[in-house]
Amino acid sequence: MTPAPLLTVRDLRVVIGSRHILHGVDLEVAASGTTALLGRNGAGKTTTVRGILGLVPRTGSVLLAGEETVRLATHALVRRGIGYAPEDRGVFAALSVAENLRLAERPGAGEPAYGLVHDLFPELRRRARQAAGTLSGGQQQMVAIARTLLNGNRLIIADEPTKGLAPKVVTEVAQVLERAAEAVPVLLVEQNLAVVRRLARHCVVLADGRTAHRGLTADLLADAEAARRLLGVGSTGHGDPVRAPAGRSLHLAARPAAPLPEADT
Ligand SMILES: Nc1ncnc2c1ncn2[C@@H]1O[C@H](COP(=O)(O)OP(=O)(O)OP(=O)(O)O)[C@@H](O)[C@H]1O
Repeated sequence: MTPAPLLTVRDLRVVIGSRHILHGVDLEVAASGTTALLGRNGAGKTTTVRGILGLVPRTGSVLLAGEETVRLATHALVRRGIGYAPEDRGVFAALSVAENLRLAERPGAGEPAYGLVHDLFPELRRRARQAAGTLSGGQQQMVAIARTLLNGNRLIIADEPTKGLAPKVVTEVAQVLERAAEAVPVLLVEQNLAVVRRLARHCVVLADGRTAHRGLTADLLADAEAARRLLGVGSTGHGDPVRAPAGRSLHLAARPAAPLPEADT
């Protein structure tokens, strides 16, 4: 029997000012592993994440492990165990790596999971005293993900963690995310389909502020017509960087220097 989803979103709507941005998003985040949230630029992925987190006014239903959270404030959601690695990483440049991690400690959430974090990110232990602003983009991303793992969160939401990173670093971050998802389910907003293919068993595709597709990632990427229509890619072959003519679509940017490890399944 398939386990119940960890997160179930129904008819999520967001209006900012007079602008209707989400018109009814439905999605589930699986109780284990990674679920990808996909869609062309401007489809509403970040707004969906911000809606789930209560960072924008929203209506609809957001069930976390069966509990309705749509009327909760962000701080209450965080206390219920949602960790967020935002698109801009949210790292404090002037503070050390250790201080950045310490800021994420949550009183009352039990002992911070430094063992898990240092096991996943030995580099962060070595660089504990280094100012976070002097880290590479990939290392800063590791700090952002590490912070979500410290507090025994039930769900991690990572918004475009590989954006702007060099191919080799994309591979490193993908491996880190893969290990993180062994500990905690991940909702991953990601443009890099090689990463999505590798990490996410399930995916949800948004278009124009609505859910346009839900299903197995492998099925979507195997269907060239659906991938073109929903994601704007001309091919979903491994490492094939075909962009739609408009240049506003998802891309298969990971032609990693070292190939992403093959999936087990
Ligand atoms: N605060 C805001 N005020 C007005 N419009 C907004 C606001 N935030 C987002 N939008 C608009 O809503 C739409 C969806 O934006 P969103 O950032 O959620 O898309 P996205 O799928 O994450 O895109 P990208 O892949 O480019 O990050 C876009 O047209 C964007 O310009």
